Amino acid sequence: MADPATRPADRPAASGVPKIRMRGVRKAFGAKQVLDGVDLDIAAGRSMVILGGSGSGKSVTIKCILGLIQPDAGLIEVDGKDVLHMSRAEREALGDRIGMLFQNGALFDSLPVWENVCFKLLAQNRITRAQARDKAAEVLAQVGLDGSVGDLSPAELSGGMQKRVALARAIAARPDIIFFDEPTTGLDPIMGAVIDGLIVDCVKRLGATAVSITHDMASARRIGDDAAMLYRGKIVWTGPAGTLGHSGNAMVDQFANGEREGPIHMELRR
Ligand SMILES: Nc1ncnc2c1ncn2[C@@H]1O[C@H](COP(=O)(O)OP(=O)(O)OP(=O)(O)O)[C@@H](O)[C@H]1O
Repeated sequence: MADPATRPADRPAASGVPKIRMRGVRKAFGAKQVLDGVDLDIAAGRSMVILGGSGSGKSVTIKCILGLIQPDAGLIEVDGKDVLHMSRAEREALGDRIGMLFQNGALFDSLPVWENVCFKLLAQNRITRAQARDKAAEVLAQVGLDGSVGDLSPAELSGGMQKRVALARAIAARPDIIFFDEPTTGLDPIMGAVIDGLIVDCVKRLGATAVSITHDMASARRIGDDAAMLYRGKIVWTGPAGTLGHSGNAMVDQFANGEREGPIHMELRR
């Protein structure tokens, strides 16, 4: 059961053109067909969690949307625009609207926290260094950290604090799409719940569309409005994240409940 304090029950319902639309997306590496016709709609202002076993292609899916991997075939649209055939300038403009929280935080140890938080804004000369210090303090406060943390090195922070800083960096440029790759990996369950709560708050405050990958089902239920399951290169189920474990889809429920027996196990045994 999701924590009512963090459950995004008041997120807008799906309507109109999807924020992200994938149709027939295929990607192979050598003989390995990782994505085999991915169809997925992610509605504007909603939070979508993508589930799937290790190596099922969740990261590849996200990298295709981000433009880091070029699919072999298929269509990917953001706000109805074909992102696979954009000019470089259009692609960069789209990148400016996207935030990303990487699996291991991916903070730069050589830079103090405040520079990490405002890295993108500084790199694009959208802000002066003096402004960046104030901006970092403002964004750090949104993730529950004191402004003085800005002067520390990431190496001086605990794992939970690093995740908060990584979240601050993901939201600093006020993106309208944010990707979260395993946001609670490596955290204790309470800190995981705290980070999930911050993610929900930050995404809601920005009115952003969120796309997350997680293996943590409690986290998936807390941060997701919707969930999709990737299996054998295709999206085999989409539905409310709150129904994970009792969705009525045998594969999804087996996965969400971590059961050894079920359709996924039987296929792996073949
Ligand atoms: N650049 C690449 N070159 C070759 N193979 C790749 C590349 N990127 C991903 N793959 C392969 O694609 C498959 C899917 O990888 P991906 O990282 O998307 O899995 P995942 O579902 O995110 O897994 P996990 O949950 O373990 O992180 C794997 O077999 C992986 O080895």
